[in-house]
Amino acid sequence: MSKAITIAEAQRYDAHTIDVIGIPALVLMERAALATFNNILNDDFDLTRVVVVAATGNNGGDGIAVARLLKIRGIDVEIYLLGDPAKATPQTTQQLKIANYYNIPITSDLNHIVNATVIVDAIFGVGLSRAVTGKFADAINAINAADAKTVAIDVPSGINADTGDVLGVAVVADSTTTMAYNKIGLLTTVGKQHAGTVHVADIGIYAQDRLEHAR
Ligand SMILES: NC(=O)C1=CN([C@@H]2O[C@H](COP(=O)(O)OP(=O)(O)OC[C@H]3O[C@@H](n4cnc5c(N)ncnc54)[C@H](O)[C@@H]3O)[C@@H](O)[C@H]2O)[C@@H](O)CC1
Ligand SMILES: [K+]
Repeated sequence: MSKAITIAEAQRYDAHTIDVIGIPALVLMERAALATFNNILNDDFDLTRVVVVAATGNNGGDGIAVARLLKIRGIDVEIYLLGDPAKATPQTTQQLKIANYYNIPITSDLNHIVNATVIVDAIFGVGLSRAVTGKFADAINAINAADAKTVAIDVPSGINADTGDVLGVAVVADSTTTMAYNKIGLLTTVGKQHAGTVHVADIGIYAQDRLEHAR
């Protein structure tokens, strides 16, 4: 799967897989989380203290599911939640419910980010649509100032996945697990600088032409 795609293609392939083929969004989210979780374990990071920084879109949902997988593995993990949980997507709301079942601590203390050994960036993925400001920018600056290794989910938050441009401020990640196909913005110089090692995760989402072939 060497091809790289645009934001619009990613969103179109997601929607086709969910709405036409019928794989539920939560199943795709679980596969995205499993792929990220396995990459975190394989990347051999110091997992003494993991903080997942999540917003309330589906990128955040991926991260909250990663937090649960780490918790079940016995790893000290907590979630730094950005935004109003009441405004979360249905999938992310479900992931928060599951995370609560496993008693995963939720914090809003920026110092927890500073003291982490690994930070998972689950703030924005392909849904980033404007410059990052306010508490989102504060969190990204804290992530970049921390000594921790940083793992980005799908797209380093703040990077435009089409152009590689930094929209205000962006996470500088050591590795990125991006779903289905690489993103054209992560092939640019600035995109590469922010993504670190890019792992492309096969989560069951394919381009139309491949779908025709598979049928
Ligand atoms: N659609 C699906 O079924 C799947 C999506 N996946 C994940 O979902 C992500 C896309 O999720 P979403 O479309 O919910 O969007 P994101 O989670 O990328 O972004 C969250 C929300 O933030 C808001 N936002 C955008 N720019 C902002 C800014 N500068 N400041 C503050 N808020 C801002 C937007 O309302 C956006 O919906 C992908 O990147 C991937 O991580 C994966 O779970 C795979 C399956
Ligand atoms: K992200």
